[in-house]
Amino acid sequence: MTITAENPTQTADRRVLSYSPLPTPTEVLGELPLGEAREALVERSRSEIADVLADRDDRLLVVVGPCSVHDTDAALDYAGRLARLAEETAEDLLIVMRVYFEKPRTTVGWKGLINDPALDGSYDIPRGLRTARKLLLDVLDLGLPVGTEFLEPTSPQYIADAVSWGAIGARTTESQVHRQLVSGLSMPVGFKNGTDGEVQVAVDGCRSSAAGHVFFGTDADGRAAVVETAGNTDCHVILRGGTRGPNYDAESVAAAVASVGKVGLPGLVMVDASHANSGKSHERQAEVVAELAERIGGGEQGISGLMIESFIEPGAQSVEAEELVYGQSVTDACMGWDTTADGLRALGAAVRAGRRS
Ligand SMILES: O=C[C@H](O)[C@H](O)COP(=O)(O)O
Ligand SMILES: C=C(OP(=O)(O)O)C(=O)O
Repeated sequence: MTITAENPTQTADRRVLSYSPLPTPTEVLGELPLGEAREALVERSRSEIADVLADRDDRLLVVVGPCSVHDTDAALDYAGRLARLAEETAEDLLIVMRVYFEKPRTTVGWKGLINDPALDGSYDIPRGLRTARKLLLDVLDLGLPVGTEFLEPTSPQYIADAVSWGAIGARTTESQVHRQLVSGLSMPVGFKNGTDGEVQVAVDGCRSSAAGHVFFGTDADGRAAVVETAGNTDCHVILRGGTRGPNYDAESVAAAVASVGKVGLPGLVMVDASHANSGKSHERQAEVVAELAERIGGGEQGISGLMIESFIEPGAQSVEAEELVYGQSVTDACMGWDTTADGLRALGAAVRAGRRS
């Protein structure tokens, strides 16, 4: 290998095959601007979410939608249905659509719409970023706030202005890079417990992100930059179960509430009805939602929100299927629309009953 200005060392990049430039965040935001009406919705919903998470608003936050977006038409179709239900249940539920573009994999697999929008290993990330951003704007136009997982440290620059709630997943909740990222994010963020079920790492994530940090990042023009953040005090814990089993039972919720209380966070947690709390079964997930509704209706305190993986058709299919079923997940199994609508109405009724108990 010859030393040149492009390749100044022979010992680095021995396993890198190529670099290709991305558009800058400024370019992409300029092509697809948020605009005033959507900005108002994002601002208002972020503050409502923060109020629910801090118990200043007695509604239940529900982050509900597909495990991952692979088809924007189907995602928008789903969003239309959810927007109507969000309006119907608005007195009791604060509904945020789960619009997940980045999938953390246990080993390997399709990493989401931003990474590979054509689902075929062509990895057109610039197209993925634009497609993702366009969908966020379209969902906001239906009046629905959006929640997403932040996985790549650089991608939030392209989409975060349109996001009202963020998540850090079980596989990255202990990562300093992600905690630093959250410390600069403008919306409330939930930290999942670890894949082994350990809740303290999520509590530590909230504490770390509440502090200001100085770290490596990129600015809006895509330049490598030193980033200094103020800290994000709107963070909370999400119980998603783990290899030791589910953790949505009343005892686990009470233990998590005690852990967050010890570090001065509001004594509330979000429960993920999917993942290790349902063994990734969409049928089981519906039962978990029903159990939680019953407990909330009975007056159980401590649960500020629920996460539900839901799409139009129940179940899941392989991303490699020759012909994909419209509206069905290509990652984790999701509850179908009819079951979701019933579950959301039951949760709304439970919140009303819980207020009376
Ligand atoms: O929510 C999605 C999945 O549970 C997560 O991305 C891990 O998926 P995998 O175990 O299929 O890789
Ligand atoms: C990957 C996810 O969850 P977890 O991090 O809990 O596995 C998810 O919610 O898409």
